[in-house]
This record gives sequence, structure tokens and C-alpha cells, in this order.
Amino acid sequence: MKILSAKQIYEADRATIKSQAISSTELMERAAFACYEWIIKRFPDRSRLFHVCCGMGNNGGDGLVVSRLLLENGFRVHTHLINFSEHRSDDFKVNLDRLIEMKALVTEVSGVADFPTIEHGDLVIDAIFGIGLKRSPSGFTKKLIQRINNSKAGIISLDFPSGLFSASTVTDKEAVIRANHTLTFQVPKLAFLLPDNQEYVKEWQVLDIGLDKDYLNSADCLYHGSDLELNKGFYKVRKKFSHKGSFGHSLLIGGSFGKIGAMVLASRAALKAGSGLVSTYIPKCGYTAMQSTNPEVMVEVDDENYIQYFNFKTNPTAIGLGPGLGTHLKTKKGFVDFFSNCKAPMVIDADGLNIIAEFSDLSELIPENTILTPHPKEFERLVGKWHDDYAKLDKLLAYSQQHNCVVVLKGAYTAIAHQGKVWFNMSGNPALATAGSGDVLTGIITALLSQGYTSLEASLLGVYIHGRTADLAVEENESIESFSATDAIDYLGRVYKEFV
Ligand SMILES: NC(=O)C1=CN([C@@H]2O[C@H](COP(=O)(O)OP(=O)(O)OC[C@H]3O[C@@H](n4cnc5c(N)ncnc54)[C@H](OP(=O)(O)O)[C@@H]3O)[C@@H](O)[C@H]2O)[C@@H](O)CC1
Ligand SMILES: [K+]
Repeated sequence: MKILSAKQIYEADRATIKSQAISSTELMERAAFACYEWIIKRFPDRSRLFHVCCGMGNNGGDGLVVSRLLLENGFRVHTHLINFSEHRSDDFKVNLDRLIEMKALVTEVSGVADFPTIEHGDLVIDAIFGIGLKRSPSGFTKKLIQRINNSKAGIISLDFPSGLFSASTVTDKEAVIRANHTLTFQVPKLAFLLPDNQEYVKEWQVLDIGLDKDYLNSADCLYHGSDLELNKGFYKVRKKFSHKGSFGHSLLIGGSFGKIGAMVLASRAALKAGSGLVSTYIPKCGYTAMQSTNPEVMVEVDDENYIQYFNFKTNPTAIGLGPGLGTHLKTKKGFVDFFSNCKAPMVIDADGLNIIAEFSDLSELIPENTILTPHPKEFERLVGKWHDDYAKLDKLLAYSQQHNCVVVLKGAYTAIAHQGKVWFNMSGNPALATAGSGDVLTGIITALLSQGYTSLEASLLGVYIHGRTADLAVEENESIESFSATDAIDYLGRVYKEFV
């Protein structure tokens, strides 16, 4: 799933018109029809009043088509033309004429006095600006956006919430539509995936409008979505004659007094994610807890309450390092020595990352293709502060390239960076923001690494299936609040079934 830039979307639009021999008006009709279908399925009540607010460009043109389709099908519609420019696009003009021919209720809005009265229970279709927005809306257009936001009506944005830029940060927060639903065309948009924009983009939907497949397939994109289709592409089906040795030996290293649970979760997750063998290397204090809760897992121990020697005998296929590790001075010292000499592929999480951040030279020693799984605060410790989400993405790309590693930046749309590209994970929900969730992810990714997936594949697939556990659990019998890290592990089996 590619995430195209605005420039690429315009190119795709032109390629489609050419290859399918259709007019731009026909493409607009197709796009608006997809919106109309979504809207009436979700809001079938014909007594409801739709306020369709149309700008002067093609986004406004989409709005005019939606108005016409709603009217033709017996819905109540009031169309408002937001007169922010003398210039009206050609397809806007064509569709305005069609609407006027129908004797539709159409009002020009050129100032505050023309603003619609929007009642509770009405629906606003926001077609003021789309991807053609060039600067923050101002004057009466900004005031109208505020009026819409302050109304009690539901808001459906076509393509983009008006006022939201496609590739830069919002500069005037009062000049952006706060949409309940955004119906966007063909591909997800980068702006929807960034936490700074969460107030403007709540629920969003990609509508297929049949843009040119050849263009979409060949477009070179920096940003991608990671969904079931992408992950199915490299998922390895198990062969009949395989045995436990075929699926590697994961070693989880971590734990400290009071934080043994992190290792119990990580190692259990590694086991359930399909690692042939799983060993843990923990402080002695965790021995009984580990053996009694995870009988399938082997245990080696270090010092009494924390790890410092890193002198395990296991010969692992992959290592997951960091869950519950703590930052005892001796742990840090042992970590530095171990880390610099480790040869097995590694996933580094939690305090493992904090130790790397503390000893900045360590970043230079990260073995090639190591996977780092920071949450934003841990990432900030590694790279310093950023001023907005776009700067954060730049840092993410730069750090992963500079150190030739995979960085899994955890969040609502976890961003996985490798060799100059970023994949945004599309599964998951806020249920995953729960204690131990990161430990489970570390266990899953380690297990995938040890089964022979590349670092990038293990990261993409691990993050995807981790997210999917929460989606399935919430669809079935858990709620966002009740879901726990243990539930994530319990749902792994059901998620794997979606791959076969
Ligand atoms: N590509 C596709 O696949 C398809 C795309 N489609 C649709 O086309 C949309 C893109 O249409 P678009 O290019 O006409 O741009 P749009 O967002 O309507 O805005 C342009 C207008 O806004 C103006 N303007 C900008 N900023 C302003 C400001 N701050 N304050 C005031 N004015 C401002 C600008 O004026 P200008 O500055 O140029 O004078 C111009 O008048 C896209 O989002 C989708 O909905 C579908 O129909 C078919 C498939
Ligand atoms: K819009």
C-alpha cells in the first residue's frame, strides 16, 4: 500500500484520464459517487439535512456532485458555495450548472452574513479544500470553518479535512476542519497518520476510485502502509517436514528485581509467535517465576537481582534485549561490553535503548540490521527533540540510514524505517497502550527473526500481528480498557489463521 504525495496524486489522476480515456469530469463523478455510496450507507435517514460546503476548486466540484446525487435520491440538501476566489475550476463549473438545472437550493457564501444555520443532527459535507490547499484559510473562510467545528453537526470531509496541509504542519489550528469522518481517494494520506493531526482526522476511509494501476504500481514512494496484503506477501507457510530446529532459537535477555513479568511476557510471546525454541537470560530472582509460568521456556541466570555478566551458554538464532532490564550501573557496564561484540541478530527495546541513548558512542556500534523498538520518548533520548511530526519522520529516516538498522517507532500508526523508506502499520487500536504491550512486541519480533525473516520483514510482520491481536480481541469479547498484554499473546493464534 503506497502513500502518494500530492504531486503523485495529480500525476495518477492524469495517467488515469489518459489510460482509461475518460474526462476529468467523469473521474470526478466516480470519486463523488464513491463518497455518496459511503455516506448513504452510514447515514440512510432521509429526514436529515445535509449542508454541503463547496470550495471553488475540484474538491468543491466533488461536493457539488455529492449534492446532486443526494438530491436525486430524495435526501434534503442545502449547498453552500464558499466564494473565496474569483477562479472556479472547470469541473466545478460543469457540476454547478448541473445542480442549478435541478433547481437545487444553492447559496453563495461571501461573508459571515451568508453563513448557514447548522442544527444539531444536521450533517456537514466539507468540500471546501482538498489536496490543492496552498496556505492556511483566512478571512470569512476561516470563520466558516470555526462555525462548522463549533456546530453540533457531524462532519464528513471529502478527500481531506479542509485546512489540513498534505505535507506540512498546520500553522493555524483554528483554520482546520475537525472531521468525524474523512473519505479519501485511492490511497491513505501521510497527514492522516501523524499524531499532531489527530484532532482533525478521526475516522478515515480510503475509497477506491480506480486510478491507473500501472502508475500506482510504479510510483516510487518514501512512505508506505503495512497491511495484511503486504505482510501476506512474505509470510512463510510452514512445510510438512519442518521441525522445531527449523524455526530458530530465540534468546530473550532482560529482567531485574520487580520487572521479571516483562520477561515472562516477552518469552511467552516469542513462543506463541512460533519460535522453535525459547530461552531467557534473567537475574536469579526471576528463576522460579519464569519456570513456573512458562514451562516451555529454558532459563539461564545471571546475578541475583539484575543482569551484569551477560555470560549465557545458549547459542541463539536471534536475541531480544531489554525488557525489564533496568539501568543498574553494573547492568549498563555489562550491556556495553556485550552489545559491542554481539553477533546474533538483535531486537533492542526499553532499557536497552535507554542505555544506548546514555552512551552515545554505542549508536555507532549498533550491528547492521539490528531492530530498535523505541516509543517516542525513548526515540527522543536517542535523537534529541523534534518540533513537529515531519521533523520526527526526518530524524527517523536519518537515524535508521546512518546506523543501517530498522527503527520501529511505536505509536498509533507505528512507523518502521529502513534504508530510506517508512512503513506505517495499519492494524491495532488504543487497546495496545497497556502495560507489557512493548514486551510482547519484542518477543514476537525476536521469534520472527529467529524463524528466518529479514529484519525488515520481522519488524513489519511483528508489528502488524501485534496490532491485529487487539483488533480481533476488541471485535470479539475484550474492550479497549480491558485488553491486556496477556490477551495479545492469547490472540496470536487467531491472527496467524488470517494468513493461511
Ligand atoms: N487527484 C485525483 O485523483 C482526484 C481529485 N479530485 C478532487 O480534486 C481535489 C483537488 O482539487 P484542486 O486541485 O482543484 O484543489 P482544491 O483542494 O479544490 O483547492 C484548490 C482551490 O483552493 C484555492 N486555495 C488554496 N488554498 C487556499 C487558501 N488558503 N485560501 C483560499 N483559497 C485557497 C485555490 O485557489 P488558488 O490559490 O489556486 O487561486 C483553488 O481555487 C482533491 O482533493 C479531490 O477532492 C477528484 O475530483 C477526482 C480525483
Ligand atoms: K475537504
